[in-house]
Amino acid sequence: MSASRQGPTLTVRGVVLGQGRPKVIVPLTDAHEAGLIAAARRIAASPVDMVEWRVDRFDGRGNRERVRRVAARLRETIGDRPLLFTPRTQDEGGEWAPSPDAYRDVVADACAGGDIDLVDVQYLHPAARRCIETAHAHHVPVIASSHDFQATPALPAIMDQLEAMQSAGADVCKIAVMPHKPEDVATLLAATARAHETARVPLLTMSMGALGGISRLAGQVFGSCATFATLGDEGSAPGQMPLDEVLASLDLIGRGLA
Ligand SMILES: O=C1C[C@@](O)(C(=O)O)C[C@@H](O)[C@@H]1O
Repeated sequence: MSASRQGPTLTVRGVVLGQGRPKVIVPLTDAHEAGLIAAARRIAASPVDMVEWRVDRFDGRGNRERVRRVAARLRETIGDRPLLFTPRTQDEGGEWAPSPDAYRDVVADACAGGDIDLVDVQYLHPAARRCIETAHAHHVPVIASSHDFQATPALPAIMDQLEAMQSAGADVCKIAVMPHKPEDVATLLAATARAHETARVPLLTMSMGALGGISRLAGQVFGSCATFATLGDEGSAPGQMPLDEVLASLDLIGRGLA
């Protein structure tokens, strides 16, 4: 028996987001090309479902040629796994503070390059609308995202954000929030379950830090289509857990649900 409604799905390179167990995404966070390719090789030999390149951490992020070359090399290295391109800005937990035009350019270049399968666009960014339009013009689906590293908004505010992302043209809506008490984790999970009842696109939500760990494992119960895990490094956000343990937990929790 399914715990909740069968929600909307998005298929990327044969990976169906929103169906079955949450898909596991491993972020590539190295600053250097050689380190990125080495990590991509480890990923290629693992059961990871999807790969995220956190391009904000790349030392060549402002250089179009270098970004293009690394995207092409990553594409080749990870084989048929979907590649998510994420230029996270400083105000949402990243390591880059580009001008709105630079943000739009890096998204547009990546989408035009043909090596990425999904792009993360922070829906509150001043260039968000232009980025979403450009991505769609290149047939690249958009994960609209929002990150609160300080706190967990109230349940209606989280639901409003998810709705605003859908209205903005998101193909997946992603929210990451910081809990300070167990109730905050419950709030994120309840908002996810509530939004999932009527969502028009798959949702991807998480409560960060050690307290929020359970939210990274329970997507199939509450309606989150994917989760981020680590493979041999410290990951890209607080609370991410090792890939093999995440996969085992997802199987355990999902047993009998699918
Ligand atoms: O948006 C997210 C989610 C995340 O912040 C997390 O908490 O796992 C990790 C980021 O790399 C990713 O872009």
